[in-house]
Amino acid sequence: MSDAVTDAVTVRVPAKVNVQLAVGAARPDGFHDLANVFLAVSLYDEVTATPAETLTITCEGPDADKVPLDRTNLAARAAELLAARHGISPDVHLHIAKDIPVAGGMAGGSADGAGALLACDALWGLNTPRETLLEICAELGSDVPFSLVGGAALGTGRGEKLTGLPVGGAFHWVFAVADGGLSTPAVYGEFDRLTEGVDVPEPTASPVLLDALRTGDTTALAGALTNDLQAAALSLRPSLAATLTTGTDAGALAALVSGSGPTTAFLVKDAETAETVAATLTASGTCRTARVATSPAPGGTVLPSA
Ligand SMILES: C[C@](O)(CO)[C@H](O)COP(=O)(O)OP(=O)(O)OC[C@H]1O[C@@H](n2ccc(N)nc2=O)[C@H](O)[C@@H]1O
Ligand SMILES: Nc1ncnc2c1ncn2[C@@H]1O[C@H](COP(=O)(O)OP(=O)(O)OP(=O)(O)O)[C@@H](O)[C@H]1O
Repeated sequence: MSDAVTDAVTVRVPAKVNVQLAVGAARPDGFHDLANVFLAVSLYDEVTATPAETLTITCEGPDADKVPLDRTNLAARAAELLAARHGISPDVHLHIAKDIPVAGGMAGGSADGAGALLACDALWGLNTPRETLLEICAELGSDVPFSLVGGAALGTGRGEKLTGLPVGGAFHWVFAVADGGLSTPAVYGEFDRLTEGVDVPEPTASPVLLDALRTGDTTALAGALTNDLQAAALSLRPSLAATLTTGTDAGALAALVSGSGPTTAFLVKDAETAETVAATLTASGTCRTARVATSPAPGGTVLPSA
């Protein structure tokens, strides 16, 4: 038995793709009701919490210069909210090893919020009930609860109310990372502009899509992928149309904008096709880089200490 005091906790957290994103009309609070079918994918950030005299954030990775290191960082906000619940001071150093594209529609900031929450909870020995952690996640942002739970889930309300979904097999993806990000509120704003005067139906999950997930049927899932924010993202970033066409011409079964974009997602039949499609996308110049991933992926996980 060891008496070692925990002096660092690292949590791994996944990115997400929305395999269905059905968006309702704007609510009085400015949010939109959703039927949001989340699927966690195997691109991960790692958040490491270590004791410190005050709350500090550092970040490494190719997009690190685009990540705020002040209290607006979702990881910092997570530490503050958790500490406030327990009446303690949020003195911690949070280091983010960032691999999820920033402002790409893959919930990278949300992943870091969920990761920091789990890492601080373990570092501070709080054993906060799961339900309370999920409440804090929802306070941090609509996508954050899903970053904590991972796998696949239907998000209703503004996306924060989750129901876990069964997934019957692995799916293979390619993600084309665009130059520059898109602001999530701007994309929802463009959705409102494009649907002005239109009777926007109540968002509902597609039974065909849920069945494709449950049975692990890639071809059926490819036929059922939809994103109601896609037209808005394309309106703000018309060049994404060429990226989508390049991926499908290269052999992807289906292509769509990931969440609010500008990352585009390509569902492919196997790992070999994923490599071919990724190479074609990268060579085409229609994106900054392409990443290969599989789903489902686990939610936030405390890694064994080294
Ligand atoms: C596009 C998605 O990534 C799909 O999963 C999410 O809906 C966005 O989730 P998120 O980034 O966690 O968003 P939040 O931080 O909760 O909200 C940012 C802004 O996005 C818009 N927003 C977000 C979620 C939602 N259901 N309706 C909205 O209209 C609002 O303008 C809000 O002020
Ligand atoms: N830990 C973080 N990592 C990245 N961005 C962060 C973080 N905390 C706050 N932000 C801010 O949030 C903005 C959106 O970043 P993020 O990577 O979460 O976007 P996203 O993947 O499009 O999110 P979503 O898919 O949830 O809409 C960034 O431009 C940045 O200013």
